[in-house]
Amino acid sequence: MDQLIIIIVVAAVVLIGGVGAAFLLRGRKTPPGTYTSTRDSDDPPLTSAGGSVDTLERPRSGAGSTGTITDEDTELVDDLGGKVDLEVERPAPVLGRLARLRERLARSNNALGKGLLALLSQDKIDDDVWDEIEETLLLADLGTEPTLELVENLKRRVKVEGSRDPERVRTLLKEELLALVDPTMDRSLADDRHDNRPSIMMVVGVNGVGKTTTIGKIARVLVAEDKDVLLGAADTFRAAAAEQLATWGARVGVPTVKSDIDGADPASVAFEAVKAGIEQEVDVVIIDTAGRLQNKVGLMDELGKIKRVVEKQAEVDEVLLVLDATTGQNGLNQAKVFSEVVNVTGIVLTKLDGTAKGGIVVAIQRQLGVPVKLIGLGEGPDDLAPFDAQGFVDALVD
Ligand SMILES: Nc1nc2c(ncn2[C@@H]2O[C@H](COP(=O)(O)OP(=O)(O)OP(=O)(O)O)[C@@H](O)[C@H]2O)c(=O)[nH]1
Repeated sequence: MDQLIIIIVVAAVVLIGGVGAAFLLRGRKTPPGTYTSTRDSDDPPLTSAGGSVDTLERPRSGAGSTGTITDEDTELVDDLGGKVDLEVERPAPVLGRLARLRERLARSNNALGKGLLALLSQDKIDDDVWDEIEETLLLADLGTEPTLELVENLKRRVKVEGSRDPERVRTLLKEELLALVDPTMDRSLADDRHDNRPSIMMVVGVNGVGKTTTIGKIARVLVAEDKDVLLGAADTFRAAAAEQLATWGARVGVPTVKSDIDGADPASVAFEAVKAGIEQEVDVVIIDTAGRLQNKVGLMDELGKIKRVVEKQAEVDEVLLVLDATTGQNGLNQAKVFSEVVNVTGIVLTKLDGTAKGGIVVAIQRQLGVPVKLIGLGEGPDDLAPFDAQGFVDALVD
């Protein structure tokens, strides 16, 4: 009899152990095959989040790993489970940001303005000098058409005025640059709550341009303006992205809706985030999306789907395309294709602190008719500034 009991107990332990192991493995499953195969070989590897990030995951509840999720499978993370000691920070005020960050913009882009001024202040501006001016502008990624326009206008005005006074030349140059950057564009963010629902923002772009970082920075800007914000981690491709986003949020007391299934359907996560935002009556929901190359048709379709699914509940008020300023003219291609798929309403130009190619602002706005609304000027949490045409030109030329 004793032997029988021992056999039954051993069998039960083996059975429970086996089911448990299978369950754990299932919970760690990477995305469905078709999803990964459409990615690029240089995409970041799909790793399960390590370190403190794991503290965000709640135990799996036995939901399927098909990639389609329900609200059961998403979680609202509004702190880091107490396992990471984070104090809620008070973000820097937005007012005067560009002034604070102007130094950085000037450091990398000032050469453009200084170069142009030096050329324009010469005693004799002959064709060679104009050619050099043209070249300088093209090197700053201003684009051919705006460059020719600026040079033509300057040529005319310098000739008419006949003045070589450096102050006057500086004024002329600033006026012409400002006209190109277009101070009349509406650069305000759609961050006001509607009567019965939050404002919805989606953030899109290719890999590694700074989407997640930018959302973290925007959340801080909104918190500094006393707005209630909720983040949606619809970048379900890069395993650490959701945790990265939740950490940004937690630092300023902003909750994040994320899935605990690796490679979950991003549209479902976005849907759940918007649903939670409506229920919790927040002011703004910001949805992060996975980086995707604009020439990957399947991934661009996926992006369109995310937007359509979200719009079953609420219209998307703002689609921000994040572009890395250091990639120059390639950003133009990206902007064109993303715009066709999700109707981009604003550009965030990141990494302007690391490039002298500020002219890309003009090129992008010209080609898309979409304003640059924000610029990233560093990796720090408050290194994001609203774009201001006058401030931008001043930083280039003064
Ligand atoms: N210098 C500088 N670095 C930046 C800026 N914005 C973002 N970064 C850095 O760019 C890198 C990529 O940022 P992420 O936010 O992870 O980029 P992502 O677009 O979300 O990446 P994927 O999800 O892989 O597509 C990080 O090291 C950021 O700190 C900026 O304005 N200036």
